[in-house]
Amino acid sequence: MLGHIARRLGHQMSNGLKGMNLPHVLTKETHRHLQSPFDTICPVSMMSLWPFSGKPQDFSQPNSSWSPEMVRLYEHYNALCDAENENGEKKRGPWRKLPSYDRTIKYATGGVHLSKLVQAKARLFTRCIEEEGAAFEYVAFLNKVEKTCVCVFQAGHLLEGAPGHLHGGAIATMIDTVTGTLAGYLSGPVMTAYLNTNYRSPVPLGSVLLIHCALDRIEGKKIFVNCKVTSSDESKLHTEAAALFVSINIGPLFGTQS
Ligand SMILES: CCCCCCCCCC(=O)SCCNC(=O)CCNC(=O)[C@H](O)C(C)(C)COP(=O)(O)OP(=O)(O)OC[C@H]1O[C@@H](n2cnc3c(N)ncnc32)[C@H](O)[C@@H]1OP(=O)(O)O
Repeated sequence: MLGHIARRLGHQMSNGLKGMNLPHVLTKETHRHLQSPFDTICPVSMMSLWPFSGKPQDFSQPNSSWSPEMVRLYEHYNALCDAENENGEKKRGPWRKLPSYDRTIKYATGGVHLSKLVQAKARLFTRCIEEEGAAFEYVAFLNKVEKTCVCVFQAGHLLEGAPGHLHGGAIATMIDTVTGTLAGYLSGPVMTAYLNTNYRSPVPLGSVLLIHCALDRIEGKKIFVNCKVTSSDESKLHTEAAALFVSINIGPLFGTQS
């Protein structure tokens, strides 16, 4: 049954989601929940498909490991998600909090390369360490009007590189994740073609950082995104990056098309 759903999703995704009858594979609740960040640019909602009957855990909710600064910034951006109209009524603002799951598409097979065991155990890299606060604690917000994304990131103690400081690979991972999320939101399924990273100043372990990403331009299949990583008060620049994402046919991720 699951294989059937995977094959069907893979086939339909590779042909685009237009006309796809999702209710067969998504419960109403899950569908509503997952659609929310993307509902104005519909085809991109394929990035959030979760063909499960249960509601997945959103790992970008506050937990007890979050520092007061992390919580403050979360609340700041969360407040921007609501706006008031001229009558003082609440309406949606330009910002959306993006949910974050430990697997984007549960039944992606990785084509012929992924064994059933790996397939079952696969997890999103940034959500694979279960201890709260030990590694990547983050929450991302998307501004659909400005085509920007900001992520509040708290770097845990398992991410050490130089003694007492955050590993450059962990920084690049977060930049890839946030720029990729923005590119995916704007263009549907993408893969990173390049990620040019310039480390300007070291990040003390445990810091809370802001990762600001913005769309540069889209040229056909190519989505160019720039990124700055700063201290939480934005006074210090830690890292700059430029990334290219290329739109992909998602079929091979399901093993349905080469
Ligand atoms: C919700 C959770 C969200 C989490 C987000 C996480 C994001 C993480 C994303 C990743 O980390 S993906 C993993 C790392 N990336 C890879 O493994 C990608 C490996 N490379 C590939 O699969 C292909 O090379 C790639 C898809 C990037 C491009 O192959 P294609 O065959 O689709 O592209 P093609 O060769 O047709 O080129 C399309 C355009 O892109 C250009 N291009 C491709 N690769 C390039 C490159 N590396 N540098 C510069 N330009 C490049 C290419 O020149 C061309 O430009 P033009 O259209 O102007 O002719």
